[in-house]
Formats: sequence, structure tokens, C-alpha cells
Amino acid sequence: MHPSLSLEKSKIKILLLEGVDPSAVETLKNAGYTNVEYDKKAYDGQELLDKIENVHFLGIRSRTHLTREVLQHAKRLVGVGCFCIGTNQVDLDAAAELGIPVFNAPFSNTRSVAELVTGEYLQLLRDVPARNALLHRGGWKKAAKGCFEARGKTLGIIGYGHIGTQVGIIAESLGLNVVYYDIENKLSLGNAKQLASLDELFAAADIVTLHVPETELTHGMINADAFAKMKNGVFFVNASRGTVVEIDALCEALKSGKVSGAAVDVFPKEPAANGEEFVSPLREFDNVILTPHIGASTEEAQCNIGIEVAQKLALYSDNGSTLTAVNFPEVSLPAKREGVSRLLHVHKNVPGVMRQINEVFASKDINVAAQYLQTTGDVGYVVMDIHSETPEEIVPLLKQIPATLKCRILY
Ligand SMILES: NC(=O)C1=CN([C@@H]2O[C@H](COP(=O)(O)OP(=O)(O)OC[C@H]3O[C@@H](n4cnc5c(N)ncnc54)[C@H](O)[C@@H]3O)[C@@H](O)[C@H]2O)C=CC1
Ligand SMILES: O=C(O)CCC(=O)C(=O)O
Repeated sequence: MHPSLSLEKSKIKILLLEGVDPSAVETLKNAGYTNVEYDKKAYDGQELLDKIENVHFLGIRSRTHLTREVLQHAKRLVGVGCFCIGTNQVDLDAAAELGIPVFNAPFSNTRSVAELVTGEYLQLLRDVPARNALLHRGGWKKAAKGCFEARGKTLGIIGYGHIGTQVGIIAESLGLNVVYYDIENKLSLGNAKQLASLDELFAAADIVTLHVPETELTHGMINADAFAKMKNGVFFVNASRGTVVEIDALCEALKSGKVSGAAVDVFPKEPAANGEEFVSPLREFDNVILTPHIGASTEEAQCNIGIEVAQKLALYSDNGSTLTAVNFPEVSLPAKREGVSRLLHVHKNVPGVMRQINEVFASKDINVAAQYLQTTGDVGYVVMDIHSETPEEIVPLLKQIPATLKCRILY
């Protein structure tokens, strides 16, 4: 086998943006990837295009938007790591079509979000945000009115996934009743009760907390209509995505007293870096806890995420494994075998592609040692170990297959 086909690890350019945890850099370095650029900022526009032009792997958090145009511009990009749970900031279909798997950390920060949310609604129930603000201004208000125990109250969870279930079990241990609404049928933990509609949840909940992803369905899901259906004096928490709530409707609900207090961690528009001004009509409300998208920002969560996502990128780079990719067929692969070359082929999932690939090998008298294929709806990913002295001559032939999206030699 040609010894120099693999790009040396030190030449593989990795760019980590948005101040991902240093554990990511260390994990990559321990895996042999030394060419790692680390940056605390989130970029957009031309600056982002310039930054990612030559990188092979890109690590981001929630604020870097990888649209189709941005991804198309990054000609050398082979993998993206979202060092977070949400992947709505990436055009996942475009990435798949460009042969770029996207990885995330689906539950390394789950508990951190659940604990923040729990602490927040407990504070809201006791009117702590407004009293705290008052005392900072020299005021004093010792009164029980408008302050409640959590015990016996009903928590309504919208989106009963990883975070929603954790929020639910903590709530039950505090003596709350838990109801939830989810578009999927879910296994209820503890005594939590799944409700058939959002309206039922709004009617039942003393506290409403959101744990849905950003999708077309959840965009603007909490609007004036939704607030109108909630109980008078409800407490409201959003640590999901800013676009799920219409902020003007929340402001109106706060002004009218429909909502007694709120905690908001995520916003339709968030500053790109620390120090930039945070602009929001919610700033005027003392009874609103505002946090700068820190649901996931604990040392434990960030360290674990850094390791988890960096390991996924390194594994994909080392052997082509796409296990747990969020947009891509998942192929789990054995380590490199002696004497074979490994080719990666991403293609449109249409009939006949494997036949055409194998015809190429047959025409060159190449022995195929192993083929690992998986497909999702639109995309197929096949990893092939072949016996060939000159695998680089095969790649252009495989690229000529009309359904090919990407083809490269791994080693
Ligand atoms: N504030 C922060 O720092 C963080 C925010 N997040 C946000 O929280 C979201 C949820 O995270 P996980 O619980 O890990 O996700 P998950 O995927 O485990 O759970 C989401 C749940 O929402 C449900 N769902 C989807 N669309 C729905 C709809 N229209 N109505 C009702 N339910 C719906 C799904 O069926 C699923 O059960 C993430 O997508 C992310 O946007 C996640 C981590 C940190
Ligand atoms: O703090 C971050 O990196 C973003 C956290 C988040 O929203 C997520 O994990 O989806």
C-alpha cells in the first residue's frame, strides 16, 4: 500500500470555536491531532467563511450557523462537531449531501440544564428575583403573598426527552406533580403523566417548562394564544431555544400578571461573545430571571462534552466510524487492518450504486476485503477495505458514478 496516502495527523486542520472546553484540545492532541486552532468567539458572515475555508474538522457550540452556503464554502471540511446537544444551528441535510457527518453530545449536559431549571422555578415560586432586585436598590418587602411552596404544585413539561425526564424526576423528589406533553408516546418516569394535548397541559400546570428542540413545529409554539390558555399567575421557564417563545407575547403576559414570573436562558438573538450588549425587552422585568444561555455551562458538563465530541471526531478521522452522527448513516468500523486501503464513499441512496462501485473494482481486478454499508433516507455511506497498490487511481472512477456525493481515501 502507498505509505503516504493518509494525510499526516499533524496536517489535519481542526478549528474549535466558541470556547469549547480545553478537554477537547487535550483529547484531540492525545489522539495525535496537534494542528488545533482554538478560538473563544462565534463568527458569522465573511469572517466565518474565511475562518473555515481550509479546515478539515470544525467544532462549534450553539451560536455558529452552518448554513448550506457556509458548508459549501468549506471545501475541505470532512466533519463537524457540535459541542452541545442542539444541532439546529447546522443545516444537517446540506451537510449530509456534502458528505459531512455532524456529531454532538446528546446527554453530557442534560443534568446541568435540569438542575438550573429546577433552581429557577423554586426561586420563581418564592418571588426571589423581584425581591432580590428590590433589595439591591435599597428596598425591603417581607411578605408571604405571592410566594409558594413547590410541594403539591403541578409542573408541566413540554418535551419529555432527556432533559424533560430529568426535570421531571427531580420535581417528583421535591413533591411536585408532573404532567407532560410530547409529540411522541413516552415512557413516564415515576408518577409523571403524559397528557394528550398542549391545551390540557396549559390548563393543569402551575409551572410550565420547555424542553423541545427548535423545529418548524416548535417555532413560536408559545405565543399569545398559548399564554391565554395557561393558569392565571403561572410560572414559566424556557431553557430550550429562543425561537420557541414569542418574546412580545411573554412580555404582555408578564405585564398583565398572567405570568407571575419567568426564567429565560435562551433568546431569539444572543450576543456573539461575552461583553457584547444583551438586547431584549425582558430586561425591564424584575420578576424574570435572565441567564446568558448557561443551561449547559457547568465545568462537569463542558469537560465531558469536550471529551465526548472530540473522541467522535478523532474516531471518524482515524477509521471512518460515524456511530452516533446526527445526520448520517451510522457505520461502526474495526480498526485499520494491515495491507488494505480504506475508501469512504458517500452517495445518494438510489438503487444500483453498490453494483456500480463493485463493477469499478472488478474492472481493475481489485479484491475487496470488506464493505460496510449503511443508508438513511437520502444518503448512503459505504466504507471499503480493498487490496490495491494504487487506490488513488480508483477514487476518480468512483467519483464518476452519478450518485456519488463524496469519495476519498482514508488510508
Ligand atoms: N439552555 C441550554 O443551554 C440547553 C438547551 N438545550 C435545548 O434543549 C432541547 C431539548 O434537549 P433534550 O431533552 O436533550 O432533547 P431530546 O431530543 O432528548 O428531547 C426533546 C423532546 O421534545 C419532543 N418534541 C419535539 N417536538 C415537539 C413538539 N412540537 N411538541 C412537544 N414535544 C416535542 C421530542 O419528542 C423529545 O421527546 C435541545 O434540543 C436544545 O435545544 C439543550 C441543552 C442545553
Ligand atoms: O452552551 C452551549 O454550548 C449550548 C448549549 C445548548 O444549548 C445545547 O447543548 O443545545
